[in-house]
Amino acid sequence: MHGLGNDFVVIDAINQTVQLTAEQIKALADRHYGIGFDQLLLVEPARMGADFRYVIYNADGSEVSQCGNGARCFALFVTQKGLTNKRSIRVETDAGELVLTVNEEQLVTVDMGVPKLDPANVPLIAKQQQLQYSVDVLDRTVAFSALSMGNPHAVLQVENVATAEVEAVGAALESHSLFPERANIGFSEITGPDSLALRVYERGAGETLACGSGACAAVVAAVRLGKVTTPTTVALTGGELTIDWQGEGAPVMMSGPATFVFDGMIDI
Ligand SMILES: N[C@H](CCC[C@H](N)C(=O)O)C(=O)O
Repeated sequence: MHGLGNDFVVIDAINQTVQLTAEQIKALADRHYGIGFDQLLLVEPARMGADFRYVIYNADGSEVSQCGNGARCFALFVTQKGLTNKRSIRVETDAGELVLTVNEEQLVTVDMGVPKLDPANVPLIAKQQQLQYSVDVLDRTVAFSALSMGNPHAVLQVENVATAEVEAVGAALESHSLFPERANIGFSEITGPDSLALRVYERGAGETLACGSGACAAVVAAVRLGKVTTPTTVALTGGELTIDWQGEGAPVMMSGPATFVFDGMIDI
């Protein structure tokens, strides 16, 4: 499945037992010797009263607590595979509960939860709460906003996403000591009063064609900087998302497509 080109393997772990090691996940993620994906998603039975548990692994085998594009695909998967007949689906993750609403034409809206502006897993922010921070990386000082959508994000404002040094700066910042659990690095270009363009170097996956939680983080950063109003259209390489946020304390709502590509079996 994919969400704007951010691609996933989604596995039903309700009707079968699925236990994968990080090495097995990395091998499956390989686009030449494996299946190939940005993230692997498991549909598991809920443990705390939601409809399902949503488990996410990056291509490098690391387990994480949020994936926005994956949440839309998760919703389409469980409805089309008959695992639920609900249109509004509650899923639990290690970072909290998401509500996935399947609209018409495979358009899904996700309540991504309230952005955390002082995430404990990013000590730099937990005590400072600035609109922007700066850090020396490669041969320059860069300014960035930082927050958590259930996963850590740093968002840089750039003049032109097409020429932004996503690979070099993204890789350097993703594993910078400022981010003990690493981070997703967004490069955001304001393109209008309610629109921005975005590329994301994702933690554990590298640059992807789209990043749902990254789009949410970029809009929160841009709203806090007074650069856009919401709802905001976010143009990613793989397509557009609509992000709505009513300000601090409010959840971020993300709407966009989800697409089946093929069904298969995995022998591991
Ligand atoms: N790479 C992210 C997980 C996937 C996020 C992205 N695919 C999305 O749509 O939100 C992380 O390590 O936090």
